[in-house]
Amino acid sequence: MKQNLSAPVITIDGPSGAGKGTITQLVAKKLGWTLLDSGALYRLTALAAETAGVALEDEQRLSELALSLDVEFVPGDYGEPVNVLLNGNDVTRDIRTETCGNNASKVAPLPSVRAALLQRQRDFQQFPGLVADGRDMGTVVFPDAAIKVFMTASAEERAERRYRQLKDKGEDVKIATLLSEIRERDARDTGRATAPLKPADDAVMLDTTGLGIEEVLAQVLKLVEESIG
Ligand SMILES: Nc1ncnc2c1ncn2[C@@H]1O[C@H](COP(=O)(O)OP(=O)(O)O)[C@@H](O)[C@H]1O
Ligand SMILES: Nc1ccn([C@@H]2O[C@H](COP(=O)(O)OP(=O)(O)O)[C@@H](O)[C@H]2O)c(=O)n1
Repeated sequence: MKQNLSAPVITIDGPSGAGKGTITQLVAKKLGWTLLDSGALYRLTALAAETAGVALEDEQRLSELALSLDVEFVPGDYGEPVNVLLNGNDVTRDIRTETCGNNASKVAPLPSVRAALLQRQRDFQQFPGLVADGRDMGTVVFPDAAIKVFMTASAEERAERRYRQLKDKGEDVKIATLLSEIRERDARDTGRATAPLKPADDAVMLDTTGLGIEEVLAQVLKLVEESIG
């Protein structure tokens, strides 16, 4: 019998606002597994570029930045999200703005930026297991993952979720603007040539429109139970 010597991986891919980050954190906590927020690496690359005055089209310098990112993910206290340090500075809030997310989706199509971040992401695969969220976790980064979820929701519901999330953080945002940004980001993420946003052939589709966080969590944990036990 073939023995699998690598730690199991659950991938959660999907568009912005589908609930990937929320569910990934809850599943990782429930299982006691490591978490990879791959989008944070693209956001950090965009932020590092802004700080260094590097243009978002300068593939050569962006890939050098991506390769040499000095990043630390510091797990928060019980139930708190991970804090992110870039060059020793706490950038947890800075990388979560809509501007940073949009800039991240502009550096993400560049093949050498993606190549520069690949091994860094694969290094997160550790025992007892990994829950990884992003756009290409199941298709490119962890093609052998034990469970692959492709999480979606209507663009209107995702914009509404994002609106509430940003309002809670005190950001002044308009729902119509968020909806058009989400649509633009969806188009950039699905339309790019390298590692586009799409479900892996063996992914389970999970449409979360109209579902609450607890309902989505229960569905993912059911998949885990059925597949890993
Ligand atoms: N199923 C859900 N129902 C309602 N709100 C949700 C659901 N899943 C996530 N949210 C909320 O939507 C916002 C965006 O979720 P997030 O996990 O950041 O999405 P993603 O990582 O896919 O961009 C968060 O404020 C989160 O609490
Ligand atoms: N694995 C990944 C993760 C993110 N990204 C890019 O990075 C951007 C920000 O990702 P994110 O997951 O933090 O964004 P949200 O879904 O939280 O809005 C996305 O719009 C993608 O363009 C990617 O290309 N591949």
